[in-house]
Amino acid sequence: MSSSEVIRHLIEGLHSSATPGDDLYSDERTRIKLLGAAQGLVAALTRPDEAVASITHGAGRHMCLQVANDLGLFDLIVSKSRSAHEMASVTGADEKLIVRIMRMMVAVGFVEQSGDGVYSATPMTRVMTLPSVKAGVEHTLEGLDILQSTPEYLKKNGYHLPRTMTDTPFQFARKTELDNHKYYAEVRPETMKTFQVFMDGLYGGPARAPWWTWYPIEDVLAVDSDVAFVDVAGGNGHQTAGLLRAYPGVKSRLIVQDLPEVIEGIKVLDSHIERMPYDFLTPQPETVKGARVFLLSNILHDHPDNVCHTILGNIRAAYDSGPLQDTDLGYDRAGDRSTASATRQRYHDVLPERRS
Ligand SMILES: C[S@@+](CC[C@H](N)C(=O)[O-])C[C@H]1O[C@@H](n2cnc3c(N)ncnc32)[C@H](O)[C@@H]1O
Repeated sequence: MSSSEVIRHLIEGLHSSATPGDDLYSDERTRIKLLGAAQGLVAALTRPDEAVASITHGAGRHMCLQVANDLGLFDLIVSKSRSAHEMASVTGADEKLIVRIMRMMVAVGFVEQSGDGVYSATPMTRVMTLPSVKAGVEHTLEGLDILQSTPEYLKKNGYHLPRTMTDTPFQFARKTELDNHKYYAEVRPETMKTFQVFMDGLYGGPARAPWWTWYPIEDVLAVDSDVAFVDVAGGNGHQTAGLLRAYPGVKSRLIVQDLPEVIEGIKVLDSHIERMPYDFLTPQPETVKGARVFLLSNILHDHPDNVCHTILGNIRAAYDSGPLQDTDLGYDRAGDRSTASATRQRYHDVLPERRS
């Protein structure tokens, strides 16, 4: 097929991805199908030089977002449309710098510009004012030196995948022996706080439906037990807080565990939820033994297999007859089967009696 025929075929595919009456944005299945078809069409229409440049210049977009955040430009525009001149006088930045940053923001659709040079808000501008979104932009930019060091790290170690948490591009870049979370907790507590705010909202999500809307947790909570639920490495406890909002009548104990520095940094959490400093590489404390559910949300993907075995092994030694819930299994519903099956395999390796 010629390029033109391929493009025509993709346009037809795009049309047939949506049937009349479909809710094209709110229905997740339809949205993902259309997005895939549209991305295929964009890829076919993109010249090779444009495709490479969009990757190599990507970090520049990220940098502009951070400067816009630091200057509070999204907050300024969300409250009122403004010119670059106005924003320069409010922020003290050079007007030309504001124009350049805003040029990028207009190009990516994060703001709109009218003919008279006035910038106004789009739905993305509003998203950019959310604390978790700002924190996500900042935290991911903070880690760019690790990506930059990765080719050098791999060259030096003969292109082998890391097998431990303490010999990775992170330690190579930051010249530390600590694993990344302990490094942030102990050496850069402010960055750890930003990371936790990021995890509270993950770019303003929901990236996926909250797990308690598709997992039959009410059956578990209905059983009389001392500890109902343990959120292992639960950060600021936003998952447990969401569960409690959905099931406010729960009487049994609900527990959030994380590194001591993270637990101490929790600012707001319902008093029914216990805060427990705990290192998941060590045995689970006696006080959580027999818990009905252990939640691992966004955890196992961070670690090599042997560490996942340790984390899961510590949970296995503590759980009684209750289920072990990893929200990453929810990826099945969003279509990422590879993550789900890799996670399942890890469970099966360490919890063979639960093979289904
Ligand atoms: C990707 S975040 C996930 C947080 C939360 N479960 C969520 O879904 O938002 C990983 C969490 O693991 C915690 N963590 C890392 N190493 C840990 C350890 N050795 N023991 C306990 N928690 C740890 C981090 O502090 C962080 O809160």
